[in-house]
Amino acid sequence: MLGFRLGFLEIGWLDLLDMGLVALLIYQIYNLVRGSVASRVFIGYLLVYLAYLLVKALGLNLMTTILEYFISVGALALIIIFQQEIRRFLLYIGKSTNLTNSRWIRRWLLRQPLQADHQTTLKPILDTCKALSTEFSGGLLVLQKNDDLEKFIQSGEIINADLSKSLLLAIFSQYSPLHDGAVVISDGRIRSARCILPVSNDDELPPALGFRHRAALGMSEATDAAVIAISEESGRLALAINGELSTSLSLSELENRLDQYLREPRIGH
Ligand SMILES: Nc1ncnc2c1ncn2[C@@H]1O[C@H](COP(=O)(O)OP(=O)(O)OP(=O)(O)O)[C@@H](O)[C@H]1O
Repeated sequence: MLGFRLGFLEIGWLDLLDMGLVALLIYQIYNLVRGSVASRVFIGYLLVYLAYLLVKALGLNLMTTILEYFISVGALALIIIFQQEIRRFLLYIGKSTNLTNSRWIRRWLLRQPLQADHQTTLKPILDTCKALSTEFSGGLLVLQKNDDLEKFIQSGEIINADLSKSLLLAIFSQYSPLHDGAVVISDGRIRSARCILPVSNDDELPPALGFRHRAALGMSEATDAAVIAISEESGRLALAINGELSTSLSLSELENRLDQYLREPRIGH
């Protein structure tokens, strides 16, 4: 199936499709590793591979054999070096294809109720953030969107109570035995407190941000939940969504972002 001829090369439409897909794959891998130390390893590996193709085309047999060995051993080394990125990639795929995340399937096949109106849910949350921020009390709140958070809920103390500002403030009070860790909120209810969240390994996070913020970011990398962190040190509000942490937000910025994010349907919903 001939598309067109480029010098001595015959390029078919399938070749074009193939090249397009490879370019897309490389671009996605680059996006995944961008900014991390792994990105330099990735570029290095790509350059070695290009050198291999070149020496092979030139017919330099000894060099080709050496680079061939290097590349095959390197593939194993890459799996070890890129374990974090591979994990993130697989989590991302799993996250986007998890059938139980579909609102339609949850509602009609699994007979689960749809989430409570998020506007009603947001009010006590934002009031709590305002109070914690003014009092310089630390806080970490996980707001479920679609992903199943049962594993994280079970890591803490189950509460399962109606959402209210006074209950949230009582949990995050420094005298409360439940103030450490995160509170998980879903479907208008406080599901559990003192929850342990996964911690992000992002090297680009400012050193001033400690484990509360790393946990917020880590949770947003692993799930589609929105995570609010209130700094005990500065009273500042931060929001982590889909692996992005926005810091020093005003209350209205926090409200707008949460409102927009929780309202927007996921692709395929
Ligand atoms: N993996 C985690 N899961 C849940 N909560 C965590 C986790 N790691 C830390 N925290 C919470 O963060 C608190 C420690 O915050 P730390 O001072 O290290 O963070 P920070 O980002 O500097 O925030 P702050 O500005 O409030 O000091 C812990 O007391 C705990 O409540």
